[in-house]
Amino acid sequence: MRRLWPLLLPLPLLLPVLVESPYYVHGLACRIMIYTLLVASLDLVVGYIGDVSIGHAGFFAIGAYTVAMLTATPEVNPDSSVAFFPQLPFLVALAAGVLLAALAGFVLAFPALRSSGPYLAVITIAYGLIVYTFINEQERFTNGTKGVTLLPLRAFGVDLSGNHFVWVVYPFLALVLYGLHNLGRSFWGRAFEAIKHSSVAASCCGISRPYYKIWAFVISAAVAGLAGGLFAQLDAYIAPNTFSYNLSVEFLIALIFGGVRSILGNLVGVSVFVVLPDVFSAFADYRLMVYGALLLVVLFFLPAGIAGLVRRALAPFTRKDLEAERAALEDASRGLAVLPEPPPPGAAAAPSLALDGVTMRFGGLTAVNGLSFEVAPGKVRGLIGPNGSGKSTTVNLLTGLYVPTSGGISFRGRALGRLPPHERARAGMARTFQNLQLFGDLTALENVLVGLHASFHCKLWQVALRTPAARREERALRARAYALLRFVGLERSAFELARNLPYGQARLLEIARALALAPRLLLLDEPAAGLTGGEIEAMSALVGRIKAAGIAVLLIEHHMDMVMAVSDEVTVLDFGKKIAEGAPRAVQDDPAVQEAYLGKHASAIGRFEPPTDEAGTVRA
Ligand SMILES: Nc1ncnc2c1ncn2[C@@H]1O[C@H](COP(=O)(O)OP(=O)(O)OP(=O)(O)O)[C@@H](O)[C@H]1O
Repeated sequence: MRRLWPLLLPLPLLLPVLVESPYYVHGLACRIMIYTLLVASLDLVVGYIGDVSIGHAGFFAIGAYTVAMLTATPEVNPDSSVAFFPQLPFLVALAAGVLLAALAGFVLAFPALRSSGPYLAVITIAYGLIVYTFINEQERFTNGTKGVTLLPLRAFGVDLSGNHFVWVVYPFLALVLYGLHNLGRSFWGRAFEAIKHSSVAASCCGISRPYYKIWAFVISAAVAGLAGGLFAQLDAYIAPNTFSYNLSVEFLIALIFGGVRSILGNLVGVSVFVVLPDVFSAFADYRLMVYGALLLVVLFFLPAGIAGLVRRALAPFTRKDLEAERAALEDASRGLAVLPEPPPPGAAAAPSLALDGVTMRFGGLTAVNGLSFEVAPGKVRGLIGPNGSGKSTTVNLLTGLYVPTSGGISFRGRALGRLPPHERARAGMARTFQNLQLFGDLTALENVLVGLHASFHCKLWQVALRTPAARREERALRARAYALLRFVGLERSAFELARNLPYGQARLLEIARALALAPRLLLLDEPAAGLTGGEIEAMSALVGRIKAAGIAVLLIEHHMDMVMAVSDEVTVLDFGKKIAEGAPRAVQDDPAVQEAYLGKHASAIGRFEPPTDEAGTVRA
């Protein structure tokens, strides 16, 4: 199929030659192409980033009106505001439309950073209504309800309007879809997906949520503006009623119907929704009702839309490709070092992490109270304590998810202050989560690639055009991700979706993803929770190998056998306060620790052996 692409790709350009008339066919083809651009732009926000936009008709209108006002002449628009604008060549006006729409996308991205779900949906509706009202009412800028008539497009003496307009639209469509497709399958697409699934986990993998959200809105709005600019020239006339709220809804329906994150889905969704009104022209007034019913039926039987159905049908054919990729990754990853070289014996070991009197209050509750400790490179510090003693809060403080009420944290000699989580991750602080936070719709390999995000350096344009440098980088880092999977013993599951992995493997995958950051400090939040006895032993051995590479490890764990086996030192918390610290055995014998775990009369009972269940997990 891949070899057929170069032959199939130019075919639409032959349309004006093969089908001379009627214009209906050409108009329909161009409309499908333009709307596909618009739905693909919406897909970036809805399918990739996971936000809802019911205002994309606004970006579409900005592109359309910019082109219309900057190319139309007063001769064909007598007594209109067109006379106040400069008349520019089509491509210049189109570029202006794209830029203005991108600017609007940039502005709309800010509320999207602060809200989501129904709130954001309402904001986008309001935005669409504002643009619609503006073009309808502001005659001075848009000619109002009269609409704008454009001149037929000509270039180098060639007529590019009517049946030939496909020559203008199609190259834009092919180029933009190619770029979006590449973006979606690159580290950009994985960053979008990670943010959609868990913005906390994404930021702890070094991904800046604001950066990628803003870019998603800007790119999406720019593409919608491009579609609008082309649309203005399609029939050489535009009027406000085209850009109503209904249009935004129809595009959203077309996107969901076709299936998100798929160009084929975009194309199918649009084709059905462009062709349907003509088929059911007698029921024009019931259009939205028919769409809604169709959508319900499709989503009931095909939750991933038409694209999901096609993907399922093609799955047996892609299996061979996966085996070929696995073999290539095996070869490329052989001998790749995944952990840093251990420091030479006797090397000075300044602490990787130091907490100095850290306190965290939630209202009246002091979750962490004046906590101080250090973790040295190549050492494991166990952090234990009964439920609610402040262990996870400490990890959240370290990774920047919480800002301490008082006290200071320094990492590799640098005071962290208010450094955001993604920058801490990039500086070499990696973590796993008590409640697993894998990116379920990505494969195990892709999850590790998200961890490698900071190692990707190619620019946006290189990724979109899939330049040789971008391909080389992706290949090299895929091999590294595979090597990391092999390090934790998960290479056979490289192409499994993370959500399908058994619990034990999912915990290992989180560690592989964290190691992808090449961390100097690894924070393990209950890595043995839910594991079987054998799995816990394997996990302990893995922590030992990580420590041997000179990585500092902070281990929060309820499973005491593991803590005692792998820790060099243990810190014990109770009600947020440090109550004991030292070598594992000494801590185990400390009466204060026994009292915290077993109650006031523990010392009288004898040696501290916290109560455990059959798997050896401490019951608090
Ligand atoms: N975001 C928050 N807002 C308010 N209170 C919080 C918040 N996060 C934690 N707490 C409270 O802080 C205290 C410490 O919680 P934390 O989750 O850190 O304990 P833990 O030692 O990790 O417990 P566990 O072993 O059950 O995970 C608890 O009383 C908890 O309810």
